[in-house]
This record gives sequence, C-alpha cells and structure tokens, in this order.
Amino acid sequence: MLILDHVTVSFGTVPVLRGVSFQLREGEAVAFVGRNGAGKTTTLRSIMGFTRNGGRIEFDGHDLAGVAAHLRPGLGIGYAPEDRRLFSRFTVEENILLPAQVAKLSSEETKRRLDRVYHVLPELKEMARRPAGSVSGGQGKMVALGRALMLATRLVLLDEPFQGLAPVLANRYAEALRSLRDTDPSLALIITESNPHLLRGFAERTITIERGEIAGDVPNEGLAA
Ligand SMILES: Nc1ncnc2c1ncn2[C@@H]1O[C@H](COP(=O)(O)OP(=O)(O)OP(=O)(O)O)[C@@H](O)[C@H]1O
Repeated sequence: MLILDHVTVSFGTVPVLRGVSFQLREGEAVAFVGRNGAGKTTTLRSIMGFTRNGGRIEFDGHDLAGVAAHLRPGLGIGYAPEDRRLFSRFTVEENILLPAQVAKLSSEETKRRLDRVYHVLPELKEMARRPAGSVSGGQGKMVALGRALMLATRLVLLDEPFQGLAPVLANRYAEALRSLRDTDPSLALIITESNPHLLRGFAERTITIERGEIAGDVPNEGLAA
C-alpha cells in the first residue's frame, strides 16, 4: 500500500536521504530505527509532502508527486510529529478535532472517528475538557496520537513517540497501539525510534536507516505476518 522507491532528499548540497526504498503492506506495523540524524524524520516528512524529494512515493496506487501535501491526509494518512504542536489554549478534544475540521469531515464521520480515538485512548475522554496546555508532556503525546488517528484510516506515522516518556506512560502508549491494531487491523503503522530494541515486541518488521540509506529490513522474531 506504500512504496518508497529510491527516495532522495538533499538540504542544499547535503544529501540526507540517499535512495531510500521500502514497501509496506496493508495493516503492517514497522519499526523504523536509526540514530539521531539518520533520516527518519525526513523520510516521514517526505511521505507527508513537507520536503521536496527525488525518487517515487506511491500510496494506495497514487503517485504522491501528484498529490499536494495538504491533500495527503485526505488519502487516510495521519502524522504525529516528534514535537507535538498542541494548541495550548484549546481543550484536549478541540485539539483532537482540529484535523477533522480542516479536512471538512461530516459530523457523523467526525463522531465515528472520535469514538475510535476514545476507544483506544479512553484517558483522552477523561481529559477532553482540559486546556491542552495543562496536560503533561507524556499525556500530550497521547493527545497527538489521538489527533493523528482522526485522519489515519489507512496509515499512521508516529515520530519517536516513546522519546522522553516515563516507563509507565511508555507501557500505556504501547498498550494503546496494540488496542488500535486489534480495533483496526487494516491500519498500517510506521513508528520511528532510536532504540532498536524498544519496538521489537510490537512491530512485525524492523527497518534500519543509517546516514540516509536503508541498512536493514528484517522481520521481527515471532511477529512476522
Ligand atoms: N530543514 C533542514 N535543513 C537542513 N538540514 C536538515 C533539515 N532537516 C533535517 N536536516 C538534517 O538532515 C539529517 C537527517 O535529519 P532527520 O531529522 O531526518 O533525522 P532523524 O533520523 O529523524 O533524527 P532525529 O532522531 O534527530 O529526529 C540531519 O543531519 C539533520 O541535521
């Protein structure tokens, strides 16, 4: 459902992605690991259309070169960037609903998707009316996940969601992702992480990126589809 074929990105004369190729099947969860600066975020941003890239990115049969960045979420792609960018004066629920409003989803569809968010992240319902500025950093990551899920009907991209999470919240976050996969087995996930061990028990494949090149693409023991 997602094909990256020799994707390249340069900033000025500096190549950051040097021919990244991999494919994702429907419903597959992939850990995308690599050191800081290896090119994980740039790969996700290329899929979202936030950086100019060479090569080819295909999603559900669409060549994304022909789909403007603001239209890509409409294909069912949700993105939770590393920095959460919550609107602190809006409530938690208003933050979650924002992408649905931008995408002009009908009220029935918005409600259906919000119910799915609260099903996998019930703690968000409890904090729905709180200003987003009053939640902790870890809770903010949950809100960012909820917001990404409002648009992610086919694919969700999570950039280092475990970074800086206290162990208890990291476990809770992983549990929410498992619940999401049970609820919605056709949703594909790419989760970036700098620690290669952290996602091994969760994703069925680990793709490793080193200095802008794919250095490994292996099924995870016991979880391969
Ligand atoms: N807008 C930009 N302009 C110039 N260089 C950039 C830009 N964005 C990223 N880079 C550089 O590209 C390289 C890859 O960055 P990227 O953020 O994709 O890495 P990453 O693997 O996600 O690492 P991190 O864990 O630090 O986010 C880094 O050397 C970074 O400094």
